Amino acid sequence: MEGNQLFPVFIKLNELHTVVIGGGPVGLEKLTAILGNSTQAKVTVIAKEIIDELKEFTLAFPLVEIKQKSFEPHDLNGANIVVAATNDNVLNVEIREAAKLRGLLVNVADKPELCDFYLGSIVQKGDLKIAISTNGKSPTIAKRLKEVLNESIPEELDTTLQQMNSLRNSLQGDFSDKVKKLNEVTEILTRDLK
Ligand SMILES: C[C@@]1(CC(=O)O)C2=NC(=C\c3[nH]c(c(CCC(=O)O)c3CC(=O)O)Cc3[nH]c(c(CC(=O)O)c3CCC(=O)O)/C=C3\N/C(=C\2)[C@@H](CCC(=O)O)[C@]3(C)CC(=O)O)/[C@H]1CCC(=O)O
Ligand SMILES: NC(=O)c1ccc[n+]([C@@H]2O[C@H](COP(=O)([O-])OP(=O)(O)OC[C@H]3O[C@@H](n4cnc5c(N)ncnc54)[C@H](O)[C@@H]3O)[C@@H](O)[C@H]2O)c1
Repeated sequence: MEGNQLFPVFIKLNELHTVVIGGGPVGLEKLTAILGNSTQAKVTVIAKEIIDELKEFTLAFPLVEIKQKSFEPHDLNGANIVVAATNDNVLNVEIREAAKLRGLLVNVADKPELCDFYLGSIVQKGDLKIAISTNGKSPTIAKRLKEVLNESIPEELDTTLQQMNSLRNSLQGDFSDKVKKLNEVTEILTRDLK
């Protein structure tokens, strides 16, 4: 496929049901990414064996349910999003097929060819989130870029966001008047670019 075909979106995992299959270090890594962004995410973890670190990590998240069992396709009934992180490549393909049969989007950790979507590297400053992808070319660069942006974006940007939200809610007039005002007061942010 020519070029980068990925379309970034921001998913309300707190309003959806995510099923994670696999309870090893990679399962824990993906679960950490999910809950690090969406502490209210409703997640079911399914795995034959689950490492202690994963069990301990999930203690802080009451909406996470752990089911220690072999994967069966009906485990995806009622799911909205599927993340597979097993050490069995045949099973990973079966999980993908079970997800497709149910019309679900699936991520198979570290297996780009089996993914409908990739996890991104995420910069977080309060309400601001920036998701980075390298089209699968180098997750390490995504992670490094996250570190650079985390350092260079000031913490105060979140204060600015909150103030802008108050202003946005208080503005009177028609839509184009409001847009004009919001653009005027933020013009300073791009002054150095001109
Ligand atoms: C961003 C991040 C999000 C997250 O996972 O939370 C993420 N990987 C992260 C880290 C990371 N992953 C790997 C390393 C080791 C170094 C290396 O191999 O490069 C490191 C670096 C480290 O850990 O330091 C191994 C690896 N990853 C993939 C493959 C397979 C392949 O490339 O073919 C292999 C080789 C496996 C093997 O050799 O067997 C594939 C994928 N990894 C993705 C996401 C998706 C593409 C994202 C994009 O478009 O850039 C994609 C396609 C699918 C997916 O898994 O969603 C997270 C950064 C978290 C942070 O911000 O700190
Ligand atoms: N650990 C790493 O740093 C790393 C890095 C790159 C790629 N990988 C690959 O990612 C995959 C997962 O890695 P890991 O270290 O988490 O592996 P792991 O072996 O520690 O964990 C695999 C998990 O899958 C579960 N599982 C296997 N078959 C199952 C079944 N039928 N039903 C339910 N659960 C089942 C296991 O119980 C276990 O919880 C592996 O393919 C590995 O090669 C791992």
